[in-house]
This record gives sequence, C-alpha cells and structure tokens, in this order.
Amino acid sequence: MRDHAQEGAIGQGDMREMIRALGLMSGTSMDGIDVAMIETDGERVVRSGASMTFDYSPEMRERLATGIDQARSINGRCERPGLLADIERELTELHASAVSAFLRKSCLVRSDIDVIGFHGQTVLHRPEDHLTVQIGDGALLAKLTHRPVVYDLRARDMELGGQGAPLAPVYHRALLAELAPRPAVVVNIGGVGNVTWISAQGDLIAFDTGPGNALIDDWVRAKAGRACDIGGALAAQGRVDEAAVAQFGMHPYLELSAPKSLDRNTFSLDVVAGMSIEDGAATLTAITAETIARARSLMPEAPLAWIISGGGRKNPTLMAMLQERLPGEVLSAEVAGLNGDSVEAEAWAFMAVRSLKGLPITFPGTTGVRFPASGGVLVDPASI
Ligand SMILES: Nc1ncnc2c1ncn2[C@@H]1O[C@H](COP(=O)(O)OP(=O)(O)OP(=O)(O)O)[C@@H](O)[C@H]1O
Ligand SMILES: CC(=O)N[C@H]1[C@@H]2OC[C@@H](O2)[C@@H](O)[C@@H]1O[C@H](C)C(=O)O
Repeated sequence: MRDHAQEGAIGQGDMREMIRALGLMSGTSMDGIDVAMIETDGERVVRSGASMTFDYSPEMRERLATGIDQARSINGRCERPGLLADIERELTELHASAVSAFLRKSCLVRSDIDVIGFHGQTVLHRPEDHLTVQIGDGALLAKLTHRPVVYDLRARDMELGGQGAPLAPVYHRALLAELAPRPAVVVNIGGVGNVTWISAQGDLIAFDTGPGNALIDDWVRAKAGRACDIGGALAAQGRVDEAAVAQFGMHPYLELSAPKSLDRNTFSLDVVAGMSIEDGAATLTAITAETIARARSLMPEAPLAWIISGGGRKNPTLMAMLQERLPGEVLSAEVAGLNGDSVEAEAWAFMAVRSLKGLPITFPGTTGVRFPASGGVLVDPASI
C-alpha cells in the first residue's frame, strides 16, 4: 500500500449539500488500485481527502493480462469468456479489501462514505464497434462494502454515440477552475496518454494522444523482466532513433481528429524490434512525448500551462522530452496544486456524485457524445 499523504483542502466550503465520495480506479497500467476520497456537491471539489494505492501482486497483474488477452474474443459487453468471470470476481474482492484498508488507515468508518465510484478494469475498448468492457461487479462491491456503488460509467456515453473515454475531463475542469490560468491542459500519462484542454470559459476538448507508459513497461518487462523504467534511467542511457519515431508518427490514429480514444493494446513494440533495451526505452519515451506534443494541433488555442499527472510524471527523462517539445509552461501535477497519483480515482468519486444528481459527465468535446450526458449504474446495498 502506498499512502499519497497529500491531504488538503481545495476551494472553500459552502452551504450546498456535500457528498463524501470514494473513487476506485484500476488503470491501463494494471499496477494497482488507486483509492481517493473527496467531498463535493458534484460541481466543486470542496475537499480532497486521503488517497492511497494498493499494488497488485505480480500474480494478479498476470491474471489481468490474461483477462485482457481472453477479452479479445468479446462481441457483447456482458460476455465473460474463459477465466474472465473468475478474474472479475477476484478483482471486485480486491477492491472491497482496498476500501476496508483505506478506511482503517484513514480512521474512517463505512458510514463516512456516502457513495463509491467504481471504474473496474478495462479489458477491451473498441469504440469503432461501440464496445467498451470494464470488468468489476458493482453489485458484489456494494454487497461487500455495504455502501452505494456507481459503476459502468462509460457505457451510456457509448450508447449515445461517444467514445466512452476519456471521462476524467469533467473533473479536470472542476479542479482547474480553482487552480490554474486557462486555457490549460491536463495531460494524464498512465498506460495510455490523454489530454484535456480547458478554455478560459470552461469549454473542453479531450482525447487520447497515443501510448503513455504501457509500451515502455511492456518493453522493459520483455527485455529485462522489470515492471517499468524507474526514473527513466534506461531511456536516459539510450539513443532516440528519430527514424523510428517518425515512422511511428505515421500511424493512422495520429491523423484522426478528436474526439478519439485508444485501447491499451492499439500499438505494438514492432517499432523498436532489434534495438538494445536502452535505445528501445529512449525511442519509446520519445514516442510518448512526441504524440503528446502533437495533440497541440487539435487545440484551438495554445495552452498557458501543461499540467502533467499520472505515473509518467515520475519519469524525468520523459518530462525532459516533454519540456523540449511543448510550447508553454510544463508543470507536474503537484506544482499545480494537484495530487498526480489520485486525480483519476478522485474523478471517479466526482462522477459518481454527478451521476447521483443526474448531471452530465461527458460532452460532445470530450467523447463525441451527441449531447452532454450523465451515466453510470447505481447499486444500493439495501436492494441486494
Ligand atoms: N518512478 C517511476 N519512474 C518511471 N515510471 C514510473 C514511475 N512510477 C510510475 N511510473 C509509470 O507510471 C505507470 C503507472 O501510471 P498510472 O498509475 O498513472 O497508470 P494508470 O492509472 O494505470 O493508467 P491510465 O491513466 O492509463 O488508466 C507505471 O506503469 C510506470 O510505467
Ligand atoms: C477505455 C479506458 O479505460 N480508457 C482509459 C485509458 O487510460 C487512459 C486513457 O485510456 C483514457 O481514455 C481512459 O482513462 C481515463 C482515466 C479517462 O477515462 O479519463
């Protein structure tokens, strides 16, 4: 367990009804479960509470990788081929354990939480077929935690013509309303990279940029059995193959206009085949930076600041490559006043509250949904 130890207040309290929400995120890096608590009325984040990450065991990471592999055959979002149903149950039980541990370590009790926002684990994302699958059993989680759970937040967006991702932009906007001059961009570098551009008026443009850390992780795992390129040390020792970066840049996804979104496995390691581990890491890191920099061309106005969240901000080699390529100020989330480890978990807490209130969570500019739309499925433990 990693305690993010960054408890603090965001914004000022007011008299509107405040809901204490817990967000649970298991991202495309499959490194663990992020848990974060916020207090919000669904418009403003009045208080951000504790946040922690509960790392998956190597065995669980393997199970999730197997699940993603077996999910390739899915044609309908309720299908659970092979071991997927078992993996879904195990994943849900691990989330329930993470909630218990979070409460214990934060000196909270169940009744301190009004609602849980549950992302689950994406095992398949094929927006071109209107298919996105997150495993995670909301009813089981509600039963195990005895709290109301809002889950499956991507489905309705997709039914209404959206990409089903990214969803965090509505939360990025709420955060930056208090913190940064705009236009500004939040860049999330998890397994996949994604950006949220926020205009001075609060208009949103969001999309996935390309690979985040997933290809780098896959490369160092395949070459050296390591989980990631810690501190970007391998990339720092390597030489960027500019021809390979340019070749990668011709991928059709990068030519698409926004909104657009990616599956974790859209891209492959073919581009670095045959390279040394250091050169491959350097080249993949440059590809992540370059694809994020290309996102600027889809923004109507240059941002004043690029705020980097997600695990990629802990890679100084990647951060230096971003500094070289991005026009404007490049800040890590913490410098901008955010907790870069918990933004996404907080976002799921925020969206659970907006879902309870019927407020929109996605917009034509963020996912391509036909109109601003709410989403999510609520399970009340009393009804089980
Ligand atoms: N110290 C570090 N040095 C280099 N890379 C790091 C470091 N810490 C984390 N990372 C990278 O960040 C990744 C985890 O990022 P994060 O937790 O934001 O992903 P996620 O939430 O799973 O992703 P997503 O946003 O795609 O859902 C790790 O897999 C690793 O590649
Ligand atoms: C389908 C899916 O799970 N997509 C993730 C993934 O990870 C990053 C990027 O691709 C983003 O589109 C999304 O997650 C973030 C949290 C989002 O929806 O905002």
